Amino acid sequence: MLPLAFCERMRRMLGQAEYEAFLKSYDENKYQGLRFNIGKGKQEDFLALAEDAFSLEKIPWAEHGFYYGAEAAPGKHAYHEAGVYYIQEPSAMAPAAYLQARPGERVLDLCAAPGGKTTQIAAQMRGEGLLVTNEIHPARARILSENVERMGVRNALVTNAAPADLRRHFGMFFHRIMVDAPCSGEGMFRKQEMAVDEWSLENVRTCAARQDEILEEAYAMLLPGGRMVYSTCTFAPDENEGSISRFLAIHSDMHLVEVPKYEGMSPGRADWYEDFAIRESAFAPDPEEVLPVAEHLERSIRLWPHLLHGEGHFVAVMEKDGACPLIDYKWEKTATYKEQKELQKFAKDCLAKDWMETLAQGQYLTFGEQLYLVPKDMPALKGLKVLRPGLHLGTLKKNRFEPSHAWALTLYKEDVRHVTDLSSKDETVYAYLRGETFTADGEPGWHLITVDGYALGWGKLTGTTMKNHYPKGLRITYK
Ligand SMILES: C[S@@+](CC[C@H](N)C(=O)[O-])C[C@H]1O[C@@H](n2cnc3c(N)ncnc32)[C@H](O)[C@@H]1O
Repeated sequence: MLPLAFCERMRRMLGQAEYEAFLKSYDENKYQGLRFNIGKGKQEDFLALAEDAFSLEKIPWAEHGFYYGAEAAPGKHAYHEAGVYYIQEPSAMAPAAYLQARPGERVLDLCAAPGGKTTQIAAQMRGEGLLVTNEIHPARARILSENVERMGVRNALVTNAAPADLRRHFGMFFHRIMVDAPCSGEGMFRKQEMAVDEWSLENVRTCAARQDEILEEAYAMLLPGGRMVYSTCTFAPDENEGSISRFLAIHSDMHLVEVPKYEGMSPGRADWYEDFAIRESAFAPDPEEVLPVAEHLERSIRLWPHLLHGEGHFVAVMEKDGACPLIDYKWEKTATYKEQKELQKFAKDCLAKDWMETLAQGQYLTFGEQLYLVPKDMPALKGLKVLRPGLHLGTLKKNRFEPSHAWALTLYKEDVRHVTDLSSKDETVYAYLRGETFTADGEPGWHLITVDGYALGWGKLTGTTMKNHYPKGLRITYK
């Protein structure tokens, strides 16, 4: 049951005829999406492999996004565990598509769990530069960290902090910032009943106030010339055109950027904020007071379930005037490859040439026994709650090194000396994912276990027994 006050506002926003089309969308099919992870290989190879398993159709606004058929279950396929794709609501792929992060940049995803946009941004960055991905709630931050690992992201610093703490730590530091704000979730009513139960006008107001605070912190961390994308999954004008208007009213050096809209996308509407703002809110206590309404709100984007194949979303792309300055910043003190004797031994036995070079040029951090390869220009970490400071390479044991699952998921089969490739059509792959040992041939030692060529994890061959090193916490129970 949709909340009455929500329905009434939507009817007035859309007008009776369009409101009926909007309501009808609640009885229609919900579109499901997955995004191919270009970090794992070529899209055309994946499409050829996936042909039988899922019927895929391109999502117009996401370069590697596809709708999949209702009968498909991509979450229960070995490719999912190999991070070959990320299951993501189609409209939710739009914001990061507009962020357009580039390799080598410093990018922040401020409200990042479970990691849909982070993993999309990571793919744009192709492992180069620094992606700081942050989530305020500890349990959600852990899920974010797991998804970063599953998708084989090498250059992410995963943090668990409040936006104000990050701002105090980094200051003005990032070329691009994604603010996928916590919101009243009206756009998810079709998919999540919980969002309906939690909805109230009061909550819309609370969300809007929180968004103002988060945007302020993001602003302080954005470099001149930098781009910020703000998004929500709600229809409430207070949280969309409203948040942008209140923000731009106090930041004259920020502006909305004109970006191409895809078929079915609609412009943001200044009049909706003027007409439907919750007037008694803290922002406009006096009903007669004029609200700050930003210029060019039509440059922002609304995605509607009755106008395109996806749920409700709002996206605004903004940039800061000026050019990015060179800044004097505190960097983390890291170690060199020369100091990593155990890792060198492992590399010699198990890796092909390219990775040897990457390692030789790398910078390293250790946390107890855990060894990390850190992104170039790693910022100082002291005072930050960090879940993952770059790529976890493995554990340093006495005189030996044990490679991590995270590392396995960044590797191609050409990167290692020993590979055991399993077919997705063969039951053995699911035995491996359940944590079972299996019989295999080959040279003794560490093997990268792959499914149709995509890395899944490690195994260690002794004789003809492949010892299973798939992490206990990730073992599947669905097959
Ligand atoms: C819309 S969700 C993010 C979804 C994510 N970007 C993705 O694509 O998978 C918003 C996130 O903001 C977090 N959040 C809640 N309150 C917050 C606050 N005050 N500051 C920053 N983030 C907050 C929530 O825990 C939630 O994970």
